Amino acid sequence: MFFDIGVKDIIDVLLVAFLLYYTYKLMKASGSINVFTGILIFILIWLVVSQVLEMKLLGSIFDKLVSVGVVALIILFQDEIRRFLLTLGSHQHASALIRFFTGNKKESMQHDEIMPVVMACISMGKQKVGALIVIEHNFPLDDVVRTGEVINADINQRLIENIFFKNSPLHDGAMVISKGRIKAAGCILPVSHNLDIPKELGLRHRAAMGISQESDAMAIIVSEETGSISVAHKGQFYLRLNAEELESLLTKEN
Ligand SMILES: Nc1ncnc2c1ncn2[C@@H]1O[C@H](COP(=O)(O)OP(=O)(O)OP(=O)(O)O)[C@@H](O)[C@H]1O
Repeated sequence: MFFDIGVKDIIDVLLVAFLLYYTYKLMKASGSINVFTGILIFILIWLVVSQVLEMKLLGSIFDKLVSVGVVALIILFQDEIRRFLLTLGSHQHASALIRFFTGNKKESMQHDEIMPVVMACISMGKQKVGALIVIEHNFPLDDVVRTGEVINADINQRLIENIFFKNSPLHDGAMVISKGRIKAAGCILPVSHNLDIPKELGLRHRAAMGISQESDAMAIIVSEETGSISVAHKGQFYLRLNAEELESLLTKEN
C-alpha cells in the first residue's frame, strides 16, 4: 500500500505538531500537564475505537463525548486559551501591526525610568525589604490597578523604597508601573497554582508568576527572607539576579 503524501500534508502534520507542542508548553507552565496527558490518551483510545476497530456503539458514545468535550475544555482552560491568544497578540510583529492600525505609539520604559527601579530593588534587597513590582507591557492591567491605591507618580527610587518600607500602609501587595509611571500600589495579583514552583518560594513569588502567566507583564520580586531579586516573565522565573542582569532583562523585554 502506497501513501500519497504531498507538501500540504507535511505542512499539515508540522502545524499539528507545533500546536500540540505549544499546548504542552502552556499546560506545563500552568501545572496542568496531567490533564494534557489525559486528553492525549482519550484521543488515542477514541481513534482506535472508532477509526481502527470501527466499534459502532462505543465509537458513537466517544463521538458525543468529544463534541461536548470541546466546550468543556474551553471552559476548563479559559485562562490558558486567553494566554495563548495574548502571546499571539503580544508577539513583536503582531503588536507592531496593531500599533500601525490603531496609531498608538510604543510606550516602552526609558533608561532613566528603568534605573530607579533597578536601584530601588538593589537597595531593598540589601535591607531585606520585600517588594513586588509589576511592569505593564501591551496587556492592560486596569483590573489589577483597581484592587490597589492609585498613585500616578513619576518613577522615583526613594518613592518605591518608601512604599515598600515595612511600616508603610501600601507595602503589602504589588506596585504597578505603567507607561513610565508608578500607577498604583497595594494591588492584588492572581496567584499561580503551578505545582512546579519550588516550595521555598512563597506567595509573593506565586503572585508574580500568576501575573506573568495571565499577561505579558514582567514582575520583579525582592525577597524579604533572602533579599534576592527575581523576575517572573511569560511564565518563567529568572532567579537571584544582580543589578546588571535585572537592568538588561528590563531593557531587553521592555
Ligand atoms: N496575590 C498577591 N498579590 C499581591 N501581593 C501578594 C499576593 N500574595 C502575597 N503577596 C505579598 O507577598 C507577601 C507574602 O510573601 P511570602 O512571604 O508568602 O512570599 P515569598 O515568596 O516567600 O517571599 P519572601 O521571600 O519575601 O518571604 C505578602 O505580605 C504580600 O505583600
